[in-house]
Amino acid sequence: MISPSSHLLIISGLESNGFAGALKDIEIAARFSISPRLVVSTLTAQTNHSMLANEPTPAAVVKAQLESLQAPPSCIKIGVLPNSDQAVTIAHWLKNLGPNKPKVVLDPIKLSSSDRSAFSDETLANIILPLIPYVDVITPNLSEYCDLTNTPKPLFDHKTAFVHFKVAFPLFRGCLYIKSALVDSKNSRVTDLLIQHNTPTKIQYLTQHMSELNLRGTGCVFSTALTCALFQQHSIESSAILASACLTELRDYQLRSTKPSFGWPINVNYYPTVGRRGLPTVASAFPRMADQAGLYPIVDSSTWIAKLASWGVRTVQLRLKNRNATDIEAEVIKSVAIAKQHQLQLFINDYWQLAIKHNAYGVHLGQEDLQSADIEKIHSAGLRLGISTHGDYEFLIAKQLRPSYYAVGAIFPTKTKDMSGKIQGIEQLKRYCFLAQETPVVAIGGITQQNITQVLSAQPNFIAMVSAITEAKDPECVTKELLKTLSRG
Ligand SMILES: Cc1ncc(COP(=O)(O)OP(=O)(O)O)c(N)n1
Ligand SMILES: Cc1ncsc1CCOP(=O)(O)O
Repeated sequence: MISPSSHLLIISGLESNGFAGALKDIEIAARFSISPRLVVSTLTAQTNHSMLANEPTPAAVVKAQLESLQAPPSCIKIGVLPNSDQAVTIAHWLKNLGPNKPKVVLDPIKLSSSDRSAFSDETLANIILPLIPYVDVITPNLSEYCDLTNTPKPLFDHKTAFVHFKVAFPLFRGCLYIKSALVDSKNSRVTDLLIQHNTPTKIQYLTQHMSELNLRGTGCVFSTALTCALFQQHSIESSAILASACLTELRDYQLRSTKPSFGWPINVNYYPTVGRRGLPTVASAFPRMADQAGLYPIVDSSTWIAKLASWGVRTVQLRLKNRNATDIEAEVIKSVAIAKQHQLQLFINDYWQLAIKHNAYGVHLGQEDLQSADIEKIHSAGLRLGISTHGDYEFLIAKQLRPSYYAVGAIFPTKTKDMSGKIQGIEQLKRYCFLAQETPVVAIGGITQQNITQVLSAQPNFIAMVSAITEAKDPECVTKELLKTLSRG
């Protein structure tokens, strides 16, 4: 996914112990096997209780450091900036990169976590102003947000929060991520808000570490982890989720004085809860599937379903595209009849009303369908529900509906559907298989007889396939070989 020549740049202050600043940033990046480039903005000496020294790098030296880079980075995390001269220098350099502008994450830091002394005499707003047009994500905590926007605490409605920010910084075009925007001390819950530029979506993260809110370096960990996730080409929502999970895991490990393992967390308890406007709720989990593993062909006719049943397939999906309503209902009726006769687990893609009406085994829905479908109706009709996911944000949304399975894709590039920017790969699939716990995972997208062993190494429950079966020279032979491969586990 990442081009071998692309790299990640950290612009940050040095702090000798590595509790925060550049050393912490490098430690976090190393967790994801990323070796960042580094531009040092200030030399500091800090104990847990006081800042002993803070010597800003001259802007000319910052410029020289930037110009010494052998290639422009694809992502930058900017931490402490001790003055606006440096910001002007960095902004100028970014402008000169032209269309190759990297993704920029700006963590606006006002106070040192050692003794809460300021890194600069200038206002934070004044320092960051020159960089604002280049920023993709800005990650203030609530106090930094209030300082930047000149608004009192508490706010908080996300639209107002975004409007205030735009008033303070009219050239801002990125996403605003406000850490600890809402703190519910009674229930030990903290909510961060991710507010996107033109669609103000609200995402809520609930964490449980109220007593640990003042740990040092947490802002650095969050913004660096977020930058690493963007560098790996996760979406902004998924990157925020991954960074939040990474921070929660680290806090937990700090309490036990142990180091977390490499990569993104695999323990689902470290992941936040995500709130999306209009997301339905269900009173209980969707029914489990009787067969919890195997081959899962996806086809576009009842004729295919009859063939697959006769070859020994147990789970199948009817996925109809561009057909008229009469045709669709007729195909659903025929497919359900075949499925009943052969005791197939038949999922109907998209057409959930027809699936209920004709009593299919289950329904498969994409993320967009979740907004329009009547999830409660599918649930009370007793149908199974499978949900598509393409990344952490969609996975956590699906998790809240407690489906019968999660589909994870595309594992590899595929010609069947445009999945550009959504390729998950084997490592992500492996992680989702951990996060799914008892719920089955369906791997889909670009899976063939040639790469199935690789996919099975991640231990998904089902292997979904379209073209490897429907476009095979001998679909019967391929299907039977696949069934054999899967029965060997
Ligand atoms: C098992 C499985 N996984 C993913 C999909 C894709 O569903 P969706 O996101 O609804 O996209 P379309 O199939 O409608 O193109 C699927 N059908 N089955
Ligand atoms: C429908 C769908 N959803 C994610 S990838 C995909 C296409 C899978 O098709 P193929 O098995 O031919 O790659």
